[in-house]
Amino acid sequence: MTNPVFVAVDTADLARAENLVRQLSGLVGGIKLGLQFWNAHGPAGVRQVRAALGSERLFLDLKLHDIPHTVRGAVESLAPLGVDLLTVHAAGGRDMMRAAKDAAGPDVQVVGVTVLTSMAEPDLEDIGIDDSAELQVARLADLSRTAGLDGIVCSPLEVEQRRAAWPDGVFVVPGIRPEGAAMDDQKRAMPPRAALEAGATILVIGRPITSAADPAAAARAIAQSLA
Ligand SMILES: O=c1ccn([C@@H]2O[C@H](COP(=O)(O)O)[C@@H](O)[C@H]2O)c(=O)[nH]1
Repeated sequence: MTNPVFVAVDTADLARAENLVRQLSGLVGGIKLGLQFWNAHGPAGVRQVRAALGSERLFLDLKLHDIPHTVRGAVESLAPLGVDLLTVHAAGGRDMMRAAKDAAGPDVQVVGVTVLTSMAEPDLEDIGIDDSAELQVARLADLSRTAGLDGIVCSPLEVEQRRAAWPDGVFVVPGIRPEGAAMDDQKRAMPPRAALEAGATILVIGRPITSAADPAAAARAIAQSLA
């Protein structure tokens, strides 16, 4: 089995990011860089992390969300970085997602963020959505699929049903918490094995690994729980 664990390296400290990447080399399937790292170090930082990678895949999680023309240009600007996976917000709509995938080409997987795993139903109500998270994820997953994306980002609670509706989709699943781990700001979460069994393609795990006293040991324990 390909290692499904992508570690979220959320830091503004470039040396720490490189150090984590080296410590975790061979223990995870991919490295995810997000907004904190990007805003601090941009393309040069991504290139530096890339140079520290072994066989791990690189996921740049910028959650693009703008008009189609702007998102197309943003994705074109990312092409020289050679990342394997990118995110856009599915709520940006069909035309925006089509533009993103068209600009990314076949070698870069583009996935649509549905409902953030930090949100539960009351948070959806706050932004005018009276449907359940499950229903809103289903709606945005269908939109992502018909717009030509490769898959979606959703919580482990929705992945089983979404996988049934999109068997060859890429399901990127954050909100992963080993038994007993702190939830932090995650509201729709599950342990790694349960999420994988439910149909996740990629398990995004940040703090349970990166904040551990020994990140490599934490990653090894998670890998063992999946074996
Ligand atoms: O719905 C979403 C989309 C993205 N994320 C990102 O995943 C990681 C999770 O980190 P943890 O430390 O394991 O909570 C983080 O980079 C988020 O930006 C998400 O959590 N939920």
